[in-house]
Amino acid sequence: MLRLTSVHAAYGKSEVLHGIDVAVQPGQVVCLIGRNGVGKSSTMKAIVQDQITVTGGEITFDGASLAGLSRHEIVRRGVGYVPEDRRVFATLTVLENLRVPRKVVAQDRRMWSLDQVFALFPQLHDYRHRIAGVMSGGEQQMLSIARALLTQPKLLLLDEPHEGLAPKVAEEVVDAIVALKAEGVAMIVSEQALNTIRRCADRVIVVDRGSTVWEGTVDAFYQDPEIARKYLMVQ
Ligand SMILES: Nc1ncnc2c1ncn2[C@@H]1O[C@H](COP(=O)(O)OP(=O)(O)OP(=O)(O)O)[C@@H](O)[C@H]1O
Repeated sequence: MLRLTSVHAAYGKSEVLHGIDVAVQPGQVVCLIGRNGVGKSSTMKAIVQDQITVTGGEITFDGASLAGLSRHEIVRRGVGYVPEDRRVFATLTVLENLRVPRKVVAQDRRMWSLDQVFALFPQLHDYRHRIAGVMSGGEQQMLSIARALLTQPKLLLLDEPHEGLAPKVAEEVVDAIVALKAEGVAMIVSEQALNTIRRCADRVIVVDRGSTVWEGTVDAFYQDPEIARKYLMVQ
């Protein structure tokens, strides 16, 4: 459904992606891994055309190029994005945040209602009248994922979803990812934690210095511990 072929991308004149290849099939969870600063967030930003400019290669979604499309159009086509910094509207309540996404009417995907999103994140229902800015990092992360689901994505991009969260809360976020996978939501998850990869990934893509350097199944990834040793900070 999504394919990046030899993607190059730059912030201004500074090229940070020099050959990214990614393929995601419907219902698949792909973990994008690599050390800090190798280009995982930039890859997600390149897909949704956020801050970074794609300077080479090709990005296609459902067979059509995403080149030159607005962020809104990319979301409308079915790519949901949960950035690393979450970007909840701090002064709005949970409910108001969840009413922000524009209505999408589409027959080609699973549609999410507010009630279904609350069923996935019961805590958000309990806190629905709370101001988002005072919630914990984990709650804001769940709100950010919930809001992205209400854009009715076929594919969800989650950038370091448990960055900076306490281990117990991080585990709850991983539980939500596993639940979404069970619902058939395709995802790209930028990830450092091997435990998360084990729990939810179908395929693993390793990025190093702005390029895809390895791609394969989770089983193949675990059969070759040298990959994690070489490209992650794992002893
Ligand atoms: N807005 C920006 N402007 C200029 N350079 C940037 C910007 N954001 C990231 N970079 C640079 O792009 C490169 C890739 O960063 P990126 O954030 O994509 O890496 P990452 O793999 O997601 O790492 P991290 O886990 O630290 O977020 C780094 O050299 C970083 O300094």
